[in-house]
Amino acid sequence: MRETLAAIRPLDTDAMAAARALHARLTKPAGSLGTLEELSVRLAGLAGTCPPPLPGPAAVGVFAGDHGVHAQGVTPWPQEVTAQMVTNILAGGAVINAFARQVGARVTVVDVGVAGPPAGATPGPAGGAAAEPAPAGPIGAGPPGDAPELVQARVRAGTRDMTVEPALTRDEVVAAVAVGIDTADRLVDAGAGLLVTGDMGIANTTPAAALVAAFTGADPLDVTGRGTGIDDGTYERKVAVVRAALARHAPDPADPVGVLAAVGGLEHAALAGFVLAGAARRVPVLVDGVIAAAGALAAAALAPDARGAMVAGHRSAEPGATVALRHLGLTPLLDLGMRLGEGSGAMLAVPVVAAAVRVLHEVATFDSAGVSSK
Ligand SMILES: Cc1cc2ncn([C@H]3O[C@H](COP(=O)(O)O)[C@@H](O)[C@H]3O)c2cc1C
Ligand SMILES: O=C(O)c1cccnc1
Repeated sequence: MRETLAAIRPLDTDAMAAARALHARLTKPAGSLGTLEELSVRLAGLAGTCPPPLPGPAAVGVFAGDHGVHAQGVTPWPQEVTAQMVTNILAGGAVINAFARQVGARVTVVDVGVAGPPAGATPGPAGGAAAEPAPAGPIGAGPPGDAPELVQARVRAGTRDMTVEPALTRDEVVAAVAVGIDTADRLVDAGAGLLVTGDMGIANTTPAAALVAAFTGADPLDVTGRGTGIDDGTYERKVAVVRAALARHAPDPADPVGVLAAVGGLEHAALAGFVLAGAARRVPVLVDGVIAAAGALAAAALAPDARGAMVAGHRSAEPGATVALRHLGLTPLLDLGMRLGEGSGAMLAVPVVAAAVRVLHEVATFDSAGVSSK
């Protein structure tokens, strides 16, 4: 983690200025590509060159973990759905698989903290290809569209209940962050040019809300959402649980590892590492919904310059996502009313990111095309 943090540098302002100047010469009215223009400028700054390279294939890291706070009744779903969905993703049957196939992205599932028997060991409910997890080890360099891979990197079989005690020890947080770093590094080494943040963990919108509140100072009521869909009674209980955990631990936002230990989850910590490694490797990272945004807040607290690598894929319907993205200064690319997680909203933004870069490569200038400028 120390090495990764030390490698994170600010965006290259010369490359950004060059991208702005190039945009002004392209055959389109200035500003007509809206958010895509600033996005392409930031990607030039991240790459340190204009135009930045067209992003290579995308790869999603789906970090899976369970949560002790599940015992507080914050979600209607049984905890074993986490492991069952890991199996489903490995079999290619989850929404993230469909979306990854749509954009030609690789899917890697990382068991960083699932409860129960090793993830992927049980037969899956999904139709289609049988779940044949790749053995742990280097992530393969095959073409995108290969079968999803499983990385066994369980730090602990679920967190402790944050309303009773800290969810994690500091060592467990650091180990989970390292899992995220390692995953991103291996995906980039295997050719990924765009990283996508994914999660699977029943009850994980509760620690996500607590993390967003802790890092932004927002009131729990303003950052707690209905997750998978909960009734009014469960929602009230969920807000009270977030409030109680924050009151018990009084996490200090200046101590991001301490915040993650008090009220975080193993997948949130791993996602922070995933984002940090993307920033260190200067590869853009598409941030998904509230779980990924909570991890991104932790990453930004550890290394403010990591924000340069973050691209908000979409605006999740979870209110905490909007609060987190505002705090990070990120504008979501899509707003489709989605509230799933898995990396699904971010995955849909992959072609948008690629298109933003393609403009800088392929659109003619007023001079070259003989188009009169005003
Ligand atoms: C079948 C199923 C598939 C999912 N895929 C993502 N999530 C999402 O919902 C969960 C968080 O919501 P909550 O905090 O309300 O439990 C996480 O697993 C998240 O990835 C799913 C949830 C379910 C039930
Ligand atoms: O914002 C998300 O990623 C999200 C929302 C609801 C449930 N699971 C994830």
